[in-house]
Amino acid sequence: MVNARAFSAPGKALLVGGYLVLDPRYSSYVVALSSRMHAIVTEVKSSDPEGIKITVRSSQFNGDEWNYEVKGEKGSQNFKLSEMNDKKNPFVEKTLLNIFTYFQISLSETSNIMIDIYSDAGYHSQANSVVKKNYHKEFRYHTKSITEVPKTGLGSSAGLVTVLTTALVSFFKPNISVAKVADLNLIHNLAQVSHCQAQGKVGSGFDVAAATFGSILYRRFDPDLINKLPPINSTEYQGSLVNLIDETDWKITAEPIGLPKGLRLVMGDVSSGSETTKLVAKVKEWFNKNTPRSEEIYDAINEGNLRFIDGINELSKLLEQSPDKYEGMIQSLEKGGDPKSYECFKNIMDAVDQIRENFRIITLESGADIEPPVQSKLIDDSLKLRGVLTGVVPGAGGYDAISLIATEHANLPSQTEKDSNFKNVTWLNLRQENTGLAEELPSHYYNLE
Ligand SMILES: Nc1ncnc2c1ncn2[C@@H]1O[C@H](COP(=O)(O)OP(=O)(O)OP(=O)(O)O)[C@@H](O)[C@H]1O
Ligand SMILES: C[C@@](O)(CCOP(=O)(O)O)CC(=O)O
Repeated sequence: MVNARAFSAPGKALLVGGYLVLDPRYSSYVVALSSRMHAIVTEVKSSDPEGIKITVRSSQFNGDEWNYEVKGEKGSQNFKLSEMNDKKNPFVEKTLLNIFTYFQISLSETSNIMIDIYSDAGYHSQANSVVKKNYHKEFRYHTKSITEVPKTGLGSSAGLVTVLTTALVSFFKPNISVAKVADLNLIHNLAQVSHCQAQGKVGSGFDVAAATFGSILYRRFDPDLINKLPPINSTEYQGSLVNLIDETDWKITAEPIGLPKGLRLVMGDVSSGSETTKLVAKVKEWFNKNTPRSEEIYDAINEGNLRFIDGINELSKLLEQSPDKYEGMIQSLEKGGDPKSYECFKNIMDAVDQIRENFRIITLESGADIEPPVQSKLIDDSLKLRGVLTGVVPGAGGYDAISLIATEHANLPSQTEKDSNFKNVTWLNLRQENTGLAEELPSHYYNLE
């Protein structure tokens, strides 16, 4: 029997908390999505006493494959990792480097490793792709390499690093379980470090946290935890990494959350794309130049964020305590009734108005197109559709996508197909799904045709 294990991790949408989440004082609401990244790790017996080979295959992307060789002394930290064909994937490379450093692997006693990566359709534009499937899974195969296929912004790199880290941890520490909090923390910490290093910056990490823990109320770690690590090729790195992963309290908050039954998240891809780093740089510059007023604007957004979170919790309570009343409200929303006539709905809508209003001020003043007028119009048009409660530009905003909260049965594609206001929108075929990392059956990925 082949020694293999498989795992999957979800994509994300940062519904409220964009920009503020970069500061550990603020909480954000992160939704995990049904589009998932998958990794199947297989042991390949080897007789080479000097080193081990690791192949990472992403066959959906024009047969992309990275072939690494790790060489070094037994149990040594002076190992050398190289890609044999000079092919680059910084996310894979940094993940491997950190795993090998953390586990102090005895290279002469380890088998070769084969890892197959699969990503669900939602992460990438589906143009020029064909479906291959088996009874359990289906994936889209593209004619281009991973770096050339347009992304939808669900956090493919965070999903990749998290699931690859999990697969490798399971290889070197076979008793790990995605049901154990300590194991999730280990995976989360390792994946955050690798992801930040591969990105060349320390973001808020909400994407790796959602890939690990699922839908969460998130508060970030102190960026200095990663900024203060010694250089990855220095002799002090191994000790500092182990200390950071095992001995340090990262003080993140990752409390499970979810939308109440009857409501769901809908993502509309606008696919013109925005560059998050440029937006973040402009907002930072604006913030620093405009204190204390910029702080007041952040506080007003934070108040809106907290009111939104409270509003969703109130709805969940209502569903529990008065299910008939809740069901009536959902029915009314679905039929196009005025949601503001219900206090619980009104609170959520007002909270989102407060957030959007303030982001429009930042957009105007900073030159960072967080909620530019075309996106405002698109959200406002969406609010007129039957079944839509509220809507935002998720994450860093810009021209990537819009996120709506709508009733379970609201059919947005049919309501908008002939409407020119929505001609640039593709409603993505995905849902909120609260589960973070999951273990899968390797056989479910075999024989895709
Ligand atoms: N299926 C995959 N197989 C191999 N590498 C992948 C895969 N998906 C993503 N990657 C790696 O992640 C990179 C894309 O990461 P990037 O951070 O630019 O996008 P993203 O995480 O999808 O976007 P966002 O953070 O805006 O949601 C790719 O260039 C590749 O290196
Ligand atoms: C602007 C920011 O808060 C969110 C970026 O989110 P997204 O990649 O646009 O989903 C940056 C971050 O959290 O790292």
